[in-house]
Order: sequence, then structure tokens, then C-alpha cells
Amino acid sequence: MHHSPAPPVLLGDEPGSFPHGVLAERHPAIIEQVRGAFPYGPEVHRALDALRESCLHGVLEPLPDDAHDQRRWREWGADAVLGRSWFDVPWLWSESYFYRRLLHAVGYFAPGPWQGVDPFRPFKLAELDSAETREELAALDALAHRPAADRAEALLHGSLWGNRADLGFRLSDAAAEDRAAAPGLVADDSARLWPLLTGRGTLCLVADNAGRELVPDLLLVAHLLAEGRVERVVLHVKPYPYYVSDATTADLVDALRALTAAPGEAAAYGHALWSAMTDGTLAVRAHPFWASPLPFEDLPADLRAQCAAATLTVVKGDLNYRRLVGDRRWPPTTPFADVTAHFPGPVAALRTLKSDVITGLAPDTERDLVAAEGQRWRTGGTHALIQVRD
Ligand SMILES: O=P(O)(O)OC[C@@]1(O)O[C@H](CO)[C@@H](O)[C@@H]1O
Repeated sequence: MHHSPAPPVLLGDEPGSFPHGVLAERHPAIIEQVRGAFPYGPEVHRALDALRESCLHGVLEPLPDDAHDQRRWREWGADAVLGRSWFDVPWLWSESYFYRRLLHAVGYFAPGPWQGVDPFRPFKLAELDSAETREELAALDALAHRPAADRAEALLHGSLWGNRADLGFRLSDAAAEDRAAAPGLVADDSARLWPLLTGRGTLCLVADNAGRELVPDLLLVAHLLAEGRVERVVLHVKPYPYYVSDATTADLVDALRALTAAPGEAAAYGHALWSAMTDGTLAVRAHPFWASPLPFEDLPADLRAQCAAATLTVVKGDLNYRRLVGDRRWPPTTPFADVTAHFPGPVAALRTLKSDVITGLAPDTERDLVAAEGQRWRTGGTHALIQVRD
């Protein structure tokens, strides 16, 4: 266990810091993108204007009295943050609540013409239909002739690096995709991951982004099922649109349809996944907690029981990493096993580095990264890690 006191949870109150930039620049940019993506009527435009003003100069305001999830947000701690500036509350809170308020502004939950229309869908679909996605799928043809161990390794890394495709991140950092990924991982526990997948039991995969991340996640899942490395997979997606590109059930269906319609090997993966869903070996869950502003230390009892029963839980992406280890600026050498001791069962994190939060680095690794890049390595999205606590 970590003996020194945990650092404070991150807030967005420090100008020049990464969280402050997300609140002051990324969120207003997302509002404008959404505004331009649909022919919303004047009332939606007014609501988006009000949200922008609130985010920059106002406070977190309560959900309307008739909101279906008002009680839930209270249980998650709304009373402690409502009425305060977005910059002064825990960063996890200001981000999660921003997406909830954005959905309110576009009428996502209210009965009416825009109910259930995902404001991020055009961006997600464009990505799924991109030349990059087609190239990644075409690469499966060559992979088919390689030994199973090589395929497993390639698909694991495909899933890991798929996390660079994150639409919210690219909105505030347009150059992100063009920066080359750094070869080598800042931490690599993959040798400890494979022995956990011995053929029995259930793998939980806590998904992150749709499109170019979810597709390689699904390919990995298909491989693990086909090779008999797990009996069953439970894929956890978001219950509603979140952090721009986070995967929902609709995005999962889009990804499966894209796979089954693709040429070559990709279609075989798609059909295998489709039948795995229909026979229950691949199950999907969309628990409200995944879109909550809370760390995984606060997993509700039902999810805790599911993860406890799993052979392994794989947690994808940067935000899930922040929620897994706690959204704090830990000393980077803080042991990953210590900060994930709360998690009910073996857990693996697959993540590219896109925020300040990091644990589990060897002292030499941290020293070399700082010498080469100052602190940019934490947020630039060019580095990645695989960390396992068994
Ligand atoms: O979870 P993901 O998709 O890998 O990344 C989410 C992200 O883009 O959003 C947060 C800031 O808004 C950061 O944690 C991270 O940069």
C-alpha cells in the first residue's frame, strides 16, 4: 500500500494546466462542433449559448426537476459541487457533468424530435468510414498467416494504440494524430497478462472510444474467444454519448456492421463477433456508473461483483485510467498495484498517455522521459502503457 498521503484530486483551477485547458478551451470547442453538426432549432442554440457561458463564467447548475437521473447525480455527490465554478470542483466532476449538460442542451433525454440523437454521431461515423480504418482492417489479411502468439501480440497492440484515436483529444490538439507514436511502452506488463487468460472464465472489457479504438478492441475480443483464451467476454460501454467519442451500444452495432461488410478477413471477425453476441458469449452492458464522475474505488456493488468474478478486467483508455488509479498527480513511480488495490480482481490498463495522471513507472523511465520532453510526455498521446495487477 502507498504510505504517504495521496495527493489531492485534480481540479481545473490552475491557468496553464492541462485540466484548465480542457475546461476553458476543449469544452467550448466541443459545443461549437456539436452546434455545427445538426440543423438544431433556435431553442437548442440558445441552450448551447447558455452552457458555454455557464462553463466559462458561471457555476454548475442543477438538472431540471423532471430529469430521469436527478436522483442518481445527487447520490454521486451533486450537492457538494452544484453552485460552484466549473474550475473549482474535481476535474472528473466538471468533465462528466459537462457531457450530461450538453445532452440536456440538445434535447437528448427529453421527449421530442431530438430525443436519443447522439450529437457526436457524425464524427464517430466519419472515423469509422475513414481510409485509416480500412487500412487497419486490410492488415488483418496478412496477420491471418502468422502464428497465434504473434496475432495475439499484434491485436493487443492494435487495441492499445487504437486509444490514440480519441475525437475529444484531437479537438483541442489538432496536431496530435500526426505526431509519431513513441516506439516502446513506458511500462509493459504484457508478459503478466497472457498467463491470466488461461481459457476459463469471463473477461470484462471496459471500453473507451468508438470507431478506430472499438474496432481493434473487438478484433482482440474475437481472437481471445476463437483461440479459447476466455470462455466469455462482457463488454462494458457507456449508457449515453460521453467524452465525444466514447462507445455506446449504437456505436458497437455500427462497428460490427462495418466489420461484417468489410472485405477479406475482417468480415470473418465481424461474423464471429455477431454470433458471439447472439449466443451470449459476448455480452454487452451499459451501466450508468461508467458515465459517472466517480473513481472506480466507488464501483457500485453490482459492478464490483461482476469484476470480482472475472478472470481479468481490461480497462481501456486515459479517462478510465484516471478513474482506476484515482484522478491525482501521483508521483509517477507510485506502484500501480498500490493504487489499484481497491479493484475487485485482476485488472489490466491499456492506455495512451493523454493527461497528467501516471503511476507505475520505473525511476529510470521517468528520468529519461523528463530529460527528453520535460512534462510533455504525460499529455501528448505519443506514449503508451500496459499495466497489470494480478
Ligand atoms: O479516455 P480517452 O478517450 O483515452 O481520453 C480522454 C481524454 O482525451 O479526455 C480527458 C480530458 O478531457 C483526458 O483524460 C484524455 O485526454
